[in-house]
Amino acid sequence: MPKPTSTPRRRRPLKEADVPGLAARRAALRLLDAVLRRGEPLETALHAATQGLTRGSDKGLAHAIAADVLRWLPDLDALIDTVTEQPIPPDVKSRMVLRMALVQILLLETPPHAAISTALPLTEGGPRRLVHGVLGSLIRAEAKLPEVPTLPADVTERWAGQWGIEMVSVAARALARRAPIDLSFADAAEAERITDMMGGTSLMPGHVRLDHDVSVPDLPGYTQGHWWVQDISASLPARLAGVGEGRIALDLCAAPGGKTMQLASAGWRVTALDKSAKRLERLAENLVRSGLGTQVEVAQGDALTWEPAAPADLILLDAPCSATGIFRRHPDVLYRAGPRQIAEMAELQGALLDRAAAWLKPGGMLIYATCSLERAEGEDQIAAFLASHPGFAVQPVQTEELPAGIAPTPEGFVRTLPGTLEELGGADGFFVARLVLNA
Ligand SMILES: C[S@@+](CC[C@H](N)C(=O)[O-])C[C@H]1O[C@@H](n2cnc3c(N)ncnc32)[C@H](O)[C@@H]1O
Repeated sequence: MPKPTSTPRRRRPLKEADVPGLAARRAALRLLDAVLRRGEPLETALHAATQGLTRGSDKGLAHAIAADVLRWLPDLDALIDTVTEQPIPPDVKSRMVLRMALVQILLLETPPHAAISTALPLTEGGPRRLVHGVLGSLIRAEAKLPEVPTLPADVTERWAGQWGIEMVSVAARALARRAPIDLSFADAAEAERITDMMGGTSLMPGHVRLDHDVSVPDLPGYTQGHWWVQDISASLPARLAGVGEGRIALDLCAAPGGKTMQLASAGWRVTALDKSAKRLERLAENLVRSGLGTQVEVAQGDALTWEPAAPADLILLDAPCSATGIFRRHPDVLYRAGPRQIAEMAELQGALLDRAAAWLKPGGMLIYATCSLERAEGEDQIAAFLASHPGFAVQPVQTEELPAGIAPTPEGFVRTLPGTLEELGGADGFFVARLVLNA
């Protein structure tokens, strides 16, 4: 009798769900592609890249992998290059997969087998053996990252040229640390009352600084809208406006509304303008949460074409910019903001300043701010504005108006750099100028 032949069982192809954690890594790969290839901001790309991830922890992991790759990219590449005979081209998927796996092993405490098993499927027909070999060699050699990351060469050159090479070392140190969380309070007395309860420190009235790992929605006062998250540097432009006493302020680039809320809580009657309907939705939510909406009129429009109903006592122009000052929290700016983007932003800022200049009452105040570490978007911008608008003068910022550890520049501006308040956790890079229109 012939033996029954057993039909060979065909292996089911592995699905995404069969490899635990693969979907999160694939999302991280999409995020990095969005930032490095398409020039999108990491936060903007997050929603689309993590669609389909149901667990918050997977979204968090995808974001953490992508952000750490951006923080350490030159150092990750240097490690990879130590164990390959032929350099892997900079923009191929296998290099990105290697960077991601190394970040997990060296920084995020992912067990090497988990980092490798989720890396290999991502190569998709690419050089799996090469990826496996590079990771194996680096693990055996107990490869390590330096204590302080290396900034991209073009950023190093640009910042060293403007601020000196020491600034670049300090910026690199800042990139290695997690930035603290700063809160701005509508009511300074409330900040004083709950600083200790929150386990924070206060660097100015109405300010509380907390560790980077607190859960913001769980903090006291979140649902009541007593405060909002705002880096100490970002809180300075509106502070320099002083109390409003019912006077009229135009906040020309207002969303998501951190500075609008500061102005409203200081007694200004604010018109908050922004071009972006989506960002204005967040501003509206913030106004509801803080209960400050009654002092604010919200308008959607482009400040290059929009016109105010009446001249203002104060104009705050927190202008769109390269955002290089917020590289600690948003390391994608190190790769997205180059000379072209900076020049385009500087042109837009100049045009916005020109518009704003025509809307002030005589004696009115114009506060210009950018979260940029580029002089073209700060000092140079204001020098050009003053040269072409002789009716304006600098109203110098005084030391007493700033937190201890931040001093005005000799010109009377505020310029925060990566070394600002370093021993207290640092501060975002910002430029602020306060100008007055002669009466
Ligand atoms: C630096 S952000 C403002 C942050 C805001 N002031 C805060 O404190 O929350 C710059 C804003 O400018 C807006 N913007 C860019 N170009 C604009 C324009 N031409 N007119 C009005 N708003 C503009 C952007 O939509 C963005 O919300």
